[in-house]
Amino acid sequence: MPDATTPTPVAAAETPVEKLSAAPSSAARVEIAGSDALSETVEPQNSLTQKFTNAEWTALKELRAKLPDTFAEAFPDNENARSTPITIWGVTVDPNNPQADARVSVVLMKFLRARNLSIPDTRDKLVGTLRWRESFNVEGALKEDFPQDVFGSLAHISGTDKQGRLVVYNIYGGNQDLKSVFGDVQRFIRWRVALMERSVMQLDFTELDQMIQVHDYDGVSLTSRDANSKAAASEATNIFQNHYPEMLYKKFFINVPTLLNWIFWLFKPLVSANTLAKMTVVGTGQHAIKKALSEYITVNQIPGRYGGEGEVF
Ligand code: HEM
Repeated sequence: MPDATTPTPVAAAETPVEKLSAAPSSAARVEIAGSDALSETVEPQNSLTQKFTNAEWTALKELRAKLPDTFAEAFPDNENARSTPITIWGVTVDPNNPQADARVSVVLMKFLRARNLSIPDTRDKLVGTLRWRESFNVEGALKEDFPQDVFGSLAHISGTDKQGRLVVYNIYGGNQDLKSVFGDVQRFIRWRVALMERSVMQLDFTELDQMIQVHDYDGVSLTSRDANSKAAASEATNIFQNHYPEMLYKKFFINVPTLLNWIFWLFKPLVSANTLAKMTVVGTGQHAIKKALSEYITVNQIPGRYGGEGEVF
């Protein structure tokens, strides 16, 4: 049993992933969007692509060249798959012209980084995600009407962090009717994926390519966790691990009663070490929560309920 008094690694800035996503521009070569030419003298059009290292550029070029094959592998029943563009998170990936849009490089780099730049592993991951998006029917989830009385106050996309990343709050505590929220596990999963997609589509994959997430567990107890909510939490966590690589900059679990700290560790087998290092558990009390959030979010963006001057919800 893990030590419940030391819930999470807090020093996210020291993790390899943080270093990777903030690779110093001096180590990077610059690619001009729309061309394959490399140059170190011309200003890049995209501040994120500027951060790629040489090794990342090499892997990216290899992956791009294999996109037609990868799309064909993902959709073997579609004889035109090799040449059919696919839109993911609002970015259209043309397998035969991926360098036409610099945002495509940022999207592909997320998959590459999640697989340590291994081309075979990245291709497998991409194939898995493309197939999952089709079988889950992500587009359908986005069009679905979810009952407002059940889901209306469960999530808020509110404010930005100090670097302009969006912040998404999930209020799983706070007297939500959890029996209704999780009563139909698959409905919850579709709602949660739709929220994730809406959040990701607010990223521009130019200046912004990651988000902060906050789970508020105000007032939850052991009895709040029934079989349904446990199943929903595991399934959603798996989906995010497998199909939304490198989207998370930081995740807070706030208002966690001390007695429930150990629940954090239940997720360890489901979450990669890199993701785990981005997570911080904060106990109850407005002061502690405001202090933890304000390391990343200015007070005027922190919601009113956490002692900030941001949105009141
Ligand atoms: C009634 C109580 C709880 C409910 C209903 C609940 C619900 C959920 C849900 C639905 C998810 C899926 C991921 C997401 O929505 O972003 C999740 C993930 C998670 N929860 Fe909870 N949870 C509860 C209690 C706790 C507690 C007390 C902790 C302790 C810190 C905790 C830690 C986590 C962790 C570490 C994840 C994985 C997050 C990720 O992969 O992004 N949960 N929970």
